[in-house]
Amino acid sequence: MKPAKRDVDLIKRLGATGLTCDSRAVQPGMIFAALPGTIADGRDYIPQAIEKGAVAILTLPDTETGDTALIADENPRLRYGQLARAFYPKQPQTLVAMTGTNGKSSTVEFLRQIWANAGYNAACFGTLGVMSDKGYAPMTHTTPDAVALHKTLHNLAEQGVTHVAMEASSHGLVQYRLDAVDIAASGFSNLTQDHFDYHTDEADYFEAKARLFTELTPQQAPVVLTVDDEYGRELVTRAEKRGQAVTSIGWAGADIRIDELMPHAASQDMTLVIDGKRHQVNLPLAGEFQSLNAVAALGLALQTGVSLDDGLKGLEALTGVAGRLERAGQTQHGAPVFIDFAHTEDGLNKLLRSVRPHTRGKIVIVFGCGGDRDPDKRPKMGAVAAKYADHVIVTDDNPRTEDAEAIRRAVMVGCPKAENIGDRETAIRAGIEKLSADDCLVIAGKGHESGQIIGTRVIPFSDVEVAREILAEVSK
Ligand SMILES: CC(=O)N[C@H]1[C@@H](OP(=O)(O)OP(=O)(O)OC[C@H]2O[C@@H](n3ccc(=O)[nH]c3=O)[C@H](O)[C@@H]2O)O[C@H](CO)[C@@H](O)[C@@H]1O[C@H](C)C(=O)N[C@@H](C)C(=O)N[C@H](CCC(=O)O)C(=O)O
Ligand SMILES: Nc1ncnc2c1ncn2[C@@H]1O[C@H](COP(=O)(O)OP(=O)(O)OP(=O)(O)O)[C@@H](O)[C@H]1O
Ligand SMILES: N[C@H](CCC[C@H](N)C(=O)O)C(=O)O
Ligand SMILES: [Mg+2]
Repeated sequence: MKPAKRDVDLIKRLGATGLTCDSRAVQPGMIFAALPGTIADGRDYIPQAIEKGAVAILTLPDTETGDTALIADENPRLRYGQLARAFYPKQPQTLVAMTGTNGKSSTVEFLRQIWANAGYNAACFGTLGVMSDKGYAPMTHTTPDAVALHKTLHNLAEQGVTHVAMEASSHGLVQYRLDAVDIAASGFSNLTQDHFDYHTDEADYFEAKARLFTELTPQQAPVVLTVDDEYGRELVTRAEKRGQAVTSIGWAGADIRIDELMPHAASQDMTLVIDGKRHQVNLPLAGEFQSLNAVAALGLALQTGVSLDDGLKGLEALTGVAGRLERAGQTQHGAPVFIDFAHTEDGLNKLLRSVRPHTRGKIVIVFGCGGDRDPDKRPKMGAVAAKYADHVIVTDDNPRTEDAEAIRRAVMVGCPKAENIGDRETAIRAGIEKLSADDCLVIAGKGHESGQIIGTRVIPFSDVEVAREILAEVSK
């Protein structure tokens, strides 16, 4: 698909130099998209954008824009994405989009590694930023705003990248951030509770994710679906109805099935049944959830030009993703400290159950819940921590504009016996001090993050660095 001719012509006619939906970023010659939002209404900023030199305003019909050209559209967010594509028309030829509640960042990074191993010039982007063989660049969103998204794809294509895997968040899908990309294949991991601050309920959240498959992925493009939950199975039904090629994967997968996992200290032997044939793979990563993500990446790789042989070799060469069951170090008695990004009930459940087979002693967990995010998941995360860990320390994780103490109390409804230590560094220290030789500490919720968001300020904070400093200190 090329950018729509009407949009290319429109940009030419206006002599427009750029596009933004933030009046504060308008520069002379740009088109300002005035979008009604969740907190503000972009239409209130039209005068400000015109004053700064906007040449046209994209917004709903019948909006007053004075002498400035009006690009009227019943769905201005969708048109914003289409115009962004017209400004940044290039796109790597093979683009894969991955959705699901948990596992997106891990899967796109694993897929990038498998492609690179098979000799493709590959990249991926999402929560962790953009990763290509040229290195790393940060990004603000899991699925960036349409302009940032198309600019990223355009630049990657210019760099010679042919294969890109990206994360599709439910916010991104609802807000049409990725409607103007050409998808070659798409994938689904799972759907469990998250973001109920934004979506009305689980059905609404699912429909947001389902858009990727039923509206954005072309009918002739394959889909790779994990069928271990009812949502994955529902997507299979919908895809088959559209006549799409489905690769069904997971413990219950029909095309790639995980038959058995044998955990070792820092790796696992996977027995996979692929199209009816058994294969043994030594995955150099620990944790059941990592094997599910590795299999999703394999399924997508096989649908985008990688041979089975190269795909399996790629799995055996995978390196872990920052902040996903990352080993920060160990105490002088050998008790490991892991950093993980689990920030949902299911994520914590999978994380703690992944660590259990590797731990002879007790599991200590330090975690919290983010402010200005789904409050309903707090006691549920508390309960799952109390169920699967032996000692729970509840601490702060990006309280944002909420009262941090109140968030911790809400978590502790699910784990009343937990220790309550607001300051994250103090909590991590307390966790490390609890460890005996056969124990393990899991610090969850922040993963790769480099800051603690308090109010609207970001205070530098890295779980990995703090844990390493304390480990070095206590082993002196
Ligand atoms: C809830 C949400 O997704 N909000 C995103 C959305 O904002 P919005 O349209 O609702 O913005 P708003 O603040 O109500 O303002 C409306 C419009 O007025 C404009 N405005 C506002 C003020 C001003 O002075 N001038 C101006 O023009 C804004 O730019 C916006 O276009 O569109 C904005 C522009 O693209 C995003 O920056 C913003 O992300 C906010 C900051 C955010 O925190 N989003 C998170 C929740 C998010 O998107 N997360 C997902 C992943 C989550 C996950 O899977 O775990 C992600 O993909 O990152
Ligand atoms: N397949 C999975 N099933 C359940 N939990 C998982 C799975 N994969 C990862 N997790 C848990 O979720 C955490 C986040 O993983 P990852 O960053 O890959 O997910 P994500 O979908 O990108 O998250 P986000 O929505 O924040 O972008 C991991 O640290 C782990 O605890
Ligand atoms: N993408 C997720 C990440 C949550 C990470 C956790 N540290 C938090 O701040 O809640 C979100 O924005 O909801
Ligand atoms: Mg992510």
